[in-house]
Amino acid sequence: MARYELVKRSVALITLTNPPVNSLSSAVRHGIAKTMDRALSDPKVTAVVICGENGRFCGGADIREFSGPMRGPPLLPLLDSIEAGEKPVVAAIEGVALGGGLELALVCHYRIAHSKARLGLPEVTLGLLPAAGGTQRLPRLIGIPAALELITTGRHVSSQEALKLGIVDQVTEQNVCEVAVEFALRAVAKPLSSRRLSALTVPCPPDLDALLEAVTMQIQKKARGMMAPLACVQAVRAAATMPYSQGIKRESELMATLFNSGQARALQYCFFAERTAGKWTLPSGAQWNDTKPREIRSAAVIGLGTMGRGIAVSLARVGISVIAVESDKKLMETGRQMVIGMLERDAKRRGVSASLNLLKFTLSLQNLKDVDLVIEAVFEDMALKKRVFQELSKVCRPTTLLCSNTSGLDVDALAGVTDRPQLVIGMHFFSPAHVMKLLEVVCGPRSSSETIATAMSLGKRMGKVSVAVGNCPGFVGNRMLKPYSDQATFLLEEGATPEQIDKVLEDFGFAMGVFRMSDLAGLDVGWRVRKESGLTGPDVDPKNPPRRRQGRKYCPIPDMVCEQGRFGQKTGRGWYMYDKPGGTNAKPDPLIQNLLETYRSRYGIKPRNITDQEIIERCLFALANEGFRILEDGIAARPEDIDVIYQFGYGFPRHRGGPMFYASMVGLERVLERLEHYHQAHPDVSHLEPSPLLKKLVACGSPPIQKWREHIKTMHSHL
Ligand SMILES: CC(C)(COP(=O)(O)OP(=O)(O)OC[C@H]1O[C@@H](n2cnc3c(N)ncnc32)[C@H](O)[C@@H]1OP(=O)(O)O)[C@@H](O)C(=O)NCCC(=O)NCCSC(=O)/C=C/CCCCCCCCCCCCC(=O)O
Repeated sequence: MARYELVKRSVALITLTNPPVNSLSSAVRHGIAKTMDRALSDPKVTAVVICGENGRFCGGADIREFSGPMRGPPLLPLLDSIEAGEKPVVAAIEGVALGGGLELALVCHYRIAHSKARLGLPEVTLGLLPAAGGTQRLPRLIGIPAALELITTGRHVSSQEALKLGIVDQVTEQNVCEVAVEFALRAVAKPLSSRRLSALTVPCPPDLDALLEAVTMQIQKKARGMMAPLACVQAVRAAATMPYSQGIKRESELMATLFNSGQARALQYCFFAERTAGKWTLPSGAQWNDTKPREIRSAAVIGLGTMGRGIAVSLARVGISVIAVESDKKLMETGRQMVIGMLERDAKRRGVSASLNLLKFTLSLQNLKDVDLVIEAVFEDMALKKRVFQELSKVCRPTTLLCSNTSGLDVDALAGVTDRPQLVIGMHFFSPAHVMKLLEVVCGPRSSSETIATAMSLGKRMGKVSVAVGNCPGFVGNRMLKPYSDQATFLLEEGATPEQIDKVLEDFGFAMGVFRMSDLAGLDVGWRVRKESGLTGPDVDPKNPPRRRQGRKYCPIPDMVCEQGRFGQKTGRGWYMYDKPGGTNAKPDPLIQNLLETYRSRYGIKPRNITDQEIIERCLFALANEGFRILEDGIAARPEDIDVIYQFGYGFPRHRGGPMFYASMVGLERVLERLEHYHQAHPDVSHLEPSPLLKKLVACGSPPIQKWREHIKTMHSHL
């Protein structure tokens, strides 16, 4: 796991060999220990170079090993011994030096990086801290403020930035190993004491306390409820205020607390879930690694509303030429200005030139004859979408893929009006589409494996986390949203307020509570859907009992809010009041309080005190319960897919893993017991009735989440 060669007669070249990222597994640590001993004890060897195989220095500790018993040589003493050695050691950094990989480089006496390399200490994103001396050595090398920023955010830096910061000694465009070997030969006669970072004193800013306080406050605001960034601050404080030997002890203590925390487990689960999500399979056996995607060079976007504009930007900025279509000249001109502005701002932020030459705007679908792929982003209306798809089917060449950015309509119904149902697929972007990382790729029963592969690969190319899902109303994300938001409105009836519910959800870690999120999205959207589905509005039979629809419990409060013209942030009023239309500062509105009181007294509901625990359990267990149904219906292939969708599309706190992981952490038995309890109290709310899969998993002894798939396999799959 570490190869040893003697080069230039006196340099030991140690190559880490653990593909794909040369992580520091126990075998690699063992290999480093053995080869370093050999290099240090061989009198022919005057210097050492450490590099990684396949163009990657090292991706850090092997994260998979964190869930089992620790074996092999511990990293920290191994690294300390490299630094203490009497022969110069040079790190030849190509590809990545991340986490333990950068900590390994920091104990080398010199660091040479390739110009395309990236470096960083991303442990915080895994709920940990750089506990192989990183929190103590980096501040000694680059100072407290810069180290604090890198360690608490986990940000990767380019080799150019690393050179400016002083992390690396040289950046090269040549073969980094060859440059490092030459460098090592020149370093042989030089003293090493000033190159041992642990022996240096930390350049401490005079306003240390104020700096640490400011960073702590920033973290509490941005990384609400997360332990690791705060522990990182404490570890860096130790570097600033203690000698190395004590600082390193503090680093280990803090790591021990984090290491066994639920947050670390959740964040490490998220790391792998994100990578698993791209690996789709179909009942036919076709899968991600045996189906070649088509190459997409040109695309069309139909509709230049908020979604269409974001999609056009996402395509153009990865080099795809885009024809954007609008139905009316004025709308097209507005769309053009917006898209160009967005692309220019995006390019400025990324320090590249805006690819405006890739954009064309048109009023006619006739101009789409030759594009490789079309993404329809018109109003969410099935009749309108069907007309567009019929037209596209006539206009586009027979091989063009036809995609719909629907957020919940039947993709197969759209496929059915075309001459190429196998080339039709849903691409559900999230708003704003050029910012949000999630893409639900909605596979209809007739979508071909090549179509799925192409949509998934296009999503990846646009920088999205793409998840393949089955075709049902609302797909995965929006289907699960209904029970979650229904519970929130039922809780309003029973005595809660929007601000109380939102606070509990935000304290749990959601970026926004359910009511603040609805205000942001616009309340009129859901109102229109409810009217179209006959749940509210003039079509409802007057003899229908007021709080029941279509045989189920129904809460009309959201309709009553809309009837007052309160459509959320955009109208300055919604569940909250805002300073002005479009304002973002949400304040509780006495008129909503009034509306709730009047409503309760009209229906004889005696408001009761609702605990935080009930809010969490009813909203989140109902959410996960629908997730279990989605798994048993085969609409999502794995719990990881659902969790990825909720993290990236709905602001579910990453340090809680996602709704399914959260349910597994609470304990499936407990979730089942609480759902049974609430369903007994609300027998007319079907979302609270525990799903068969949840019951089955509990009956099988609540296996860990990675094993659920074995119990789902036999069920019907749409994927
Ligand atoms: C940028 C990447 C490196 C590469 O990206 P890309 O090219 O896109 O490829 P990916 O698809 O992401 O990855 C390819 C496959 O490789 C797998 N992978 C990647 N990195 C790792 C890794 N570090 N470990 C394991 N596996 C990894 C990935 O899953 C893919 O495989 P698959 O498709 O899923 O099968 C990118 O991959 C990346 O960013 N990687 C992560 C980098 C990172 O975060 N590194 C930091 C790791 S943590 C670390 O280094 C910690 C160091 C300190 C260690 C100190 C140890 C002390 C522990 C003791 C504590 C004891 C307390 C005990 C107390 C008690 O119990 O008493």
